Amino acid sequence: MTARVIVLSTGGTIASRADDSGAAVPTDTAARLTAGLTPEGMHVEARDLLSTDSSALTLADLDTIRAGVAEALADPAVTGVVVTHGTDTMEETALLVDLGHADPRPVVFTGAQHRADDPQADGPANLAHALAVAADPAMQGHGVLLAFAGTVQTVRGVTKSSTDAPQPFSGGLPVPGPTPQRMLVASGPVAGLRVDVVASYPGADGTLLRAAVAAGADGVVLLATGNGNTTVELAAAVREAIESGVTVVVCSRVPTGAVDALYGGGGGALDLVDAGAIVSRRLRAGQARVALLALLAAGVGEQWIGAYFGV
Ligand SMILES: NC(=O)C[C@H](N)C(=O)O
Repeated sequence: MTARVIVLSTGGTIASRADDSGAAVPTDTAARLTAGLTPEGMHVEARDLLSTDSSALTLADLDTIRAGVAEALADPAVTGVVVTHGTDTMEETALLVDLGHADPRPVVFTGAQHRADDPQADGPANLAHALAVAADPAMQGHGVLLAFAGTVQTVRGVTKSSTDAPQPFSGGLPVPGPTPQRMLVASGPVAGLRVDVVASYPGADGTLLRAAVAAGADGVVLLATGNGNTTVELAAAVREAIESGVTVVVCSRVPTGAVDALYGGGGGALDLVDAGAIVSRRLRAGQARVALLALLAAGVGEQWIGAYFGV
């Protein structure tokens, strides 16, 4: 049977070429990206969703991508979906799609580290691989996948951890591998909600967190140091924010490792938990923000939010 794969193009380096000033700008359409890449026994349909560098995506754009995937999968004859996307925020969009993806068919994100007009262009090889993954029955049931530089990984926990390595992503589970435990969050659009990220560092006070609350934040992700710790001053602002009804999720700025609340002293993670903050055990700030947006959009209570971030 002919596999039927839909490619949704959103922009990013994979679709970029140098403009007159030498700056990389997304220009290539889905049809141009897929030209000449269709393997025998596969039907590829190219659709243009967006043409944006992923650093410039809005929450409405993320909703558009999620809706584009759902529309593609509404056709039962479709075998799988590939999303071409910039690498800067691929971990965010891919997680948002994954949170609502109950269908076993593969949705595969890919991109490139080098522009389409670069002699080292890696986009065509990454896209060819992603097409094969999307058509492969063995790739079903793992949620949204990220195919890059010849490897496939699950999406939860992924961060872009290198700006220039051929494989910029780490933190997911390798596929094939044990089927991951996934927590689905069925939510409506996330556009219209506001979740800000506020960083902690030596000498940080509560000014920026209070500004986020004044701007109408529904939630705040605190990018904390170490095991989720901050300064006494910022911890006081966290307590105020929570008392005013804002959900605060604490992440670590340390790239890897589980985050466990161990420290006190007024600004330690134990103090933040005492104030009502939720510690994100595994997800780093970018994905924690998207998960919090989806959880808030789904209207689930604090207990659910705590359960989501506790694993
Ligand atoms: N490699 C890339 O795709 C980076 C680009 N700035 C983007 O995220 O759209």
